[in-house]
Amino acid sequence: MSLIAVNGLSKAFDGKQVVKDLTFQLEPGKCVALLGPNGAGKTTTLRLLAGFTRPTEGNITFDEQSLSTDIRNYVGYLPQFPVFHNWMTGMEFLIYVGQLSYLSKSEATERASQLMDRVGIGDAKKQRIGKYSGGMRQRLGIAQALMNKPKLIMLDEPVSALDPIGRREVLNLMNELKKDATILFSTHILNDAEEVSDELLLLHRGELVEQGSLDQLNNLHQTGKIELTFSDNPDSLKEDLEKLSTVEHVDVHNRSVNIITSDEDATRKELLQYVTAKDLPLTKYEVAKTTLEDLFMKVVSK
Ligand SMILES: Nc1ncnc2c1ncn2[C@@H]1O[C@H](COP(=O)(O)OP(=O)(O)OP(=O)(O)O)[C@@H](O)[C@H]1O
Repeated sequence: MSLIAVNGLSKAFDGKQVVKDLTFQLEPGKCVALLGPNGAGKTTTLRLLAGFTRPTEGNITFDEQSLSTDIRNYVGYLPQFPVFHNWMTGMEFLIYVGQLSYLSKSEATERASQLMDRVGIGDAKKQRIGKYSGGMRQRLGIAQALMNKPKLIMLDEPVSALDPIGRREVLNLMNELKKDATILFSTHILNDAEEVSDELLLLHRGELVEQGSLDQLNNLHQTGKIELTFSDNPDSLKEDLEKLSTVEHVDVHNRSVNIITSDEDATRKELLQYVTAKDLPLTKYEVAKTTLEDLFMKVVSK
């Protein structure tokens, strides 16, 4: 049985649809990445699931109950830009959040203390939040989302604003939290999605364009990929390569070129003819496997 079933979910602001007809399910115990470029509709989707905004169409059920019930016992939410009262200590803040979730003062105090230890900021219980680093604030935000022992934790871009150390800390924490609850987190960073998620929901312009495990998506979309390196990047290379009949997608980064092809053999022949005809300084030709980044770029550039 799924923990959440989303059916035909749409949201429009002033007549403009920003989330379009999403249908998906989240199974208990999974960590799912909601992946998409800026403006794809990730935050809006999470806000719909958290009950902060109402859908224009469609419905969401948690444990087979509709969203119209009080869902505070089901979800924990970390917004993309969490706001803290800097003058409060971490403990004070969590106790305050716990009481908002109907915990008694003593229950909230006990839970707050456990959670600060759990997310690795136990030493800062009595420190004012204004003194916390970015990584510590994000850990506190995650602790806040866990106060009501939710079945589902939703984290909106939990690591995007962090430096590499903070990012590593929070990704490690997410890997640990997978044992306790279902996690849905949004990101536009492919490595993060690959590193911690069991499944991916790929969102583009408000639509769910792909969904499945990393292996499923890789197998489903595995196509030929050719990597070329030139000693000098010729003019109009991208435009010329895109004209070759079997080439599906071309990315040029300085002197390296990635080509996605529907027919590796045919593309090789076309490419070598093109390189010879133009007398281009090709220094490397390699056949590679497509990655999640290739799939993402292909979908997003369509
Ligand atoms: N309250 C609102 N009123 C009007 N338009 C909105 C509102 N909230 C979001 N939008 C629009 O909906 C679209 C999707 O925004 P959303 O924040 O959900 O995307 P996102 O994928 O989270 O983007 P980002 O990665 O940049 O945070 C954007 O075009 C945004 O301007």
